[in-house]
Parts: sequence; structure tokens; C-alpha cells
Amino acid sequence: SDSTEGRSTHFGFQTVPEEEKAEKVYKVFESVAKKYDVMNDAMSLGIHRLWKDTLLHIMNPQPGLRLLDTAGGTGDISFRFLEYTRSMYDRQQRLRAKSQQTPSWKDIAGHYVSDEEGPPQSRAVVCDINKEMLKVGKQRAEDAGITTGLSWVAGDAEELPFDDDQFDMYTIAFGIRNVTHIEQALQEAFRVLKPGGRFMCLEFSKVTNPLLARLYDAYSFQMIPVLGEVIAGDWKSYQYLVESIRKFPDQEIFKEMIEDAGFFRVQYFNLTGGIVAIHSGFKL
Ligand SMILES: C[S@@+](CC[C@H](N)C(=O)[O-])C[C@H]1O[C@@H](n2cnc3c(N)ncnc32)[C@H](O)[C@@H]1O
Repeated sequence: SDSTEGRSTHFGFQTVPEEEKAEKVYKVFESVAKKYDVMNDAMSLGIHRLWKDTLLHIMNPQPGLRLLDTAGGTGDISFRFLEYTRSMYDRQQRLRAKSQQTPSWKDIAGHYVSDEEGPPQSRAVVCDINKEMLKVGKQRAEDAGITTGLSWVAGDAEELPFDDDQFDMYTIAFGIRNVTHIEQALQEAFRVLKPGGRFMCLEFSKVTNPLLARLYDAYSFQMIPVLGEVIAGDWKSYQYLVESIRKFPDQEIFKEMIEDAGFFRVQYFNLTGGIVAIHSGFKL
């Protein structure tokens, strides 16, 4: 660290003191909010959509669960969660209509629903520190006609504005590397999950294949800030993005950090050769 006082953290190609990171990160996302979604498609050639879909497939949530989507930004994970549980409900209804032997709702979803209560309502809470990102997300939800089961809360992953044991699922997608004290955010995830609840994190990680690593490095250092400048008029924010990815702990180290926060059965899945990884763990 080249900081003279305290610990330091990287921002762009400079090193900034840890206490300034949150402010810098806030400014980055405030600045990119309106172009955030289009930039994601441009930078990843649309692949971020597949990574997010994969997170949902691994989670495989039953209808009626409650999700906290931390650093949820403009809502991508929450939208997918609500869509996934809705289509699972439809599928189960169709199966049920076809066969008397199909289990009842109570059998499928345990204590969450009873047949008398009708379709279980899945709920997603998007929590993000950045009001601009939440604003863009709310507008997207409105445009897509998503009116039920979704709420938007301004809050810090390091100090979540929720009581203990509230959620069945906790997700953080491309969010944790932006948080100043990762351990603190992991402890908060543990606190707000119900016993049996699941933590899932989608984040850039360490590319495992050396050839892919070289290509990926060239692409991200040469192309991403250029795309940021051309599409969003913001070179610096996208330079930060590339650099913050390189600073984030690799798969194994991050797995240990999750275990240290108290989670059990921690595992990870590499996607696209480790460009991103999904880490998962349970609160018992
Ligand atoms: C790259 S975006 C990810 C958004 C969304 N999860 C997605 O996958 O598209 C990172 C988000 O993390 C948020 N963020 C950064 N630090 C945070 C913190 N300490 N607490 C909550 N959110 C934070 C930013 O405001 C931003 O919206």
C-alpha cells in the first residue's frame, strides 16, 4: 500500500485511502446509472445476461421465497427472480392439472403456502446504496409492468437496514468488490438470512486458462475504458471497473472469507473460464 495513513484501496490506476473508497464508488455509479444497462450489454457482448440467468438456475427458487438483492442496482437479479418463480409456479400448476398424483402446493413449498392461500407471492427487495441506480431500476420495473412483489430500499451492504433472520435468499451480483469492508458485508448477509437461507454472489474472478487470461486482459484494459468513453462519456468510471476486478480476491480466497463469516457448504462455480464465479453458502 502506498497510502501514508491507514489502509488503502485501489481506485482507477491510483491508490486511494480506504475511507475515500465509498465516496468514489458512489460517484462512479451516480455517473453511470442512466447508461448502466446498455453499457453492461456492450462491454460483455450480452454475456452478463447469461451469467445472471445461471445464478437463477443454480438458485432454483421455489415460489413464495423472499430475496434480498444487495447492491441490486437497476434490478436485474430481482427481475429474474420474480420471473423465474412465476414461471415455475405456472409449470407446477400445469403439472398439477395434468395429474392427480402431482403433489399439492403444501407438499411442494412446505410451510410457505397452503392450498387455501392461493399462489404464493415471491418477494424481492432491491437494496442499493445509490439513489440514482435505484431510480433507473424503478423506472425499468414500471416500464415492464412489474408491480407486485418488488420493493426498492436505499441501504449499505455493510449495514443493512433489516432485522435479523428475514430472508430466504441473499444475492449480491457484481456488487461485493465495490464494498469497502467485504468481511462486514458478509457478516451482514449472514445476519439478515433466515436459518437455512442461502447466500449467493456473482462476481468477476480469476481466469483459470492462461491464454484466455491474456485475451481477457487485452480486451478489458484496451476496450472497456474506450467503450465507457464512447457510450457513456465516462472513461474514468470504466477504468475503475477494470482495475477493481483485478483487485478482487480469487475464487479460493473469497470462499474462505465466506466461510469465515459463518456460512456452511460454501462452493463456487466458474463461468466463462473464471471470468466470473458464483459463490454460494448456507446459514444453518
Ligand atoms: C456493478 S453494479 C451491480 C448492479 C446489479 N447487481 C447488476 O448485477 O446489474 C454495483 C452496484 O453496487 C452498489 N454498491 C456499491 N457499494 C455498495 C454498498 N456499500 N452497499 C450497497 N450497494 C453498493 C452500486 O451503487 C451499484 O449499484
